[in-house]
Amino acid sequence: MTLRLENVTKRFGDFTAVKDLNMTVEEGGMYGFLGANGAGKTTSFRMILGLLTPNQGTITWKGKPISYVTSPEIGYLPEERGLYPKMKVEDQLIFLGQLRGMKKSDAKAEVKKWLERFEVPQNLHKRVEELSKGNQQKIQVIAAVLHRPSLLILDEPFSGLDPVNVEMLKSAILDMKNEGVTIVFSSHRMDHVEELCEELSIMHKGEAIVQGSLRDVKRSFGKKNVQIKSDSDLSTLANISGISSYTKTVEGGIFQIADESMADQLLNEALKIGPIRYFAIEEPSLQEIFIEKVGKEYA
Ligand SMILES: Nc1ncnc2c1ncn2[C@@H]1O[C@H](COP(=O)(O)OP(=O)(O)OP(=O)(O)O)[C@@H](O)[C@H]1O
Repeated sequence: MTLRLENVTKRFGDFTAVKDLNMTVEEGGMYGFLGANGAGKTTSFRMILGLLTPNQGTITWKGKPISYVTSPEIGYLPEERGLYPKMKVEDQLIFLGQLRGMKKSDAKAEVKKWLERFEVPQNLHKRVEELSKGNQQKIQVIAAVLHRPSLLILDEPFSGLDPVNVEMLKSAILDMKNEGVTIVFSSHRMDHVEELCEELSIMHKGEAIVQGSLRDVKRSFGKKNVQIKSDSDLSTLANISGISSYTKTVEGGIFQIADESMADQLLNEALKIGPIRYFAIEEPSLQEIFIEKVGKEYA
């Protein structure tokens, strides 16, 4: 009972936009797709939704091919937002809910509930063009989730939202996941994927160059960070062999070490310089992994 992609390839003419992609999303799972512009995220989503046909490979949901057009089980937030600017928010959302198989009365009740949840109930009778960009984005998210899909595909759901609204949407996404919805979303922002996803792919030029559970991805990266808080100048520690980077922080420094066994040495050397207030071995961030695997210019 999963979403499964097997050896999926999509070419546009001579150009390969997605190459030999394999992934499995367990039912009720949350899967993150990371990648720079043009990495192949939207193309992958369109294939999952049946809006594009792969040149090779198979895509199944619960063992069968799927199609957004015929299956109301699917919810989709497209990257190119497509609301009718002149139509009133309530009319538009009810209309879109009905297109996804809802009864008018149910759609009306859900619209009210979601506008309250997103703290924009005053927008019910406004035309979409009268709303701010962030509020239009919320309406577009509501259009994707209104009919309670069991598979939800969100292409860049956080784009255009300020930090308060990002948190509001994250909490709504987590609630849907906890209700059993299977969610796949893309983002340029590693911190969003890091916070929300159990499984992820980092796409680069059409290929999944890193894949797996967040924990395994971090563990298999090998390198760890050591954070030291101290009032002394720690910069000379950066010269110890095996330390691949040093970042000075307000309270001390963060050292990237090639393997955990180096931490003892680092601690001893740090204590020789002066007293330390804090010492911790930490997992690398997804941002660091992304930069090393894909390149700084894409982050
Ligand atoms: N219909 C098409 N015809 C030709 N090339 C296409 C088509 N759709 C996408 N591409 C190309 O495929 C590549 C992957 O595009 P895609 O939109 O999947 O990337 P993305 O990871 O979603 O990027 P972004 O974050 O910028 O949306 C890009 O180089 C794009 O130009």
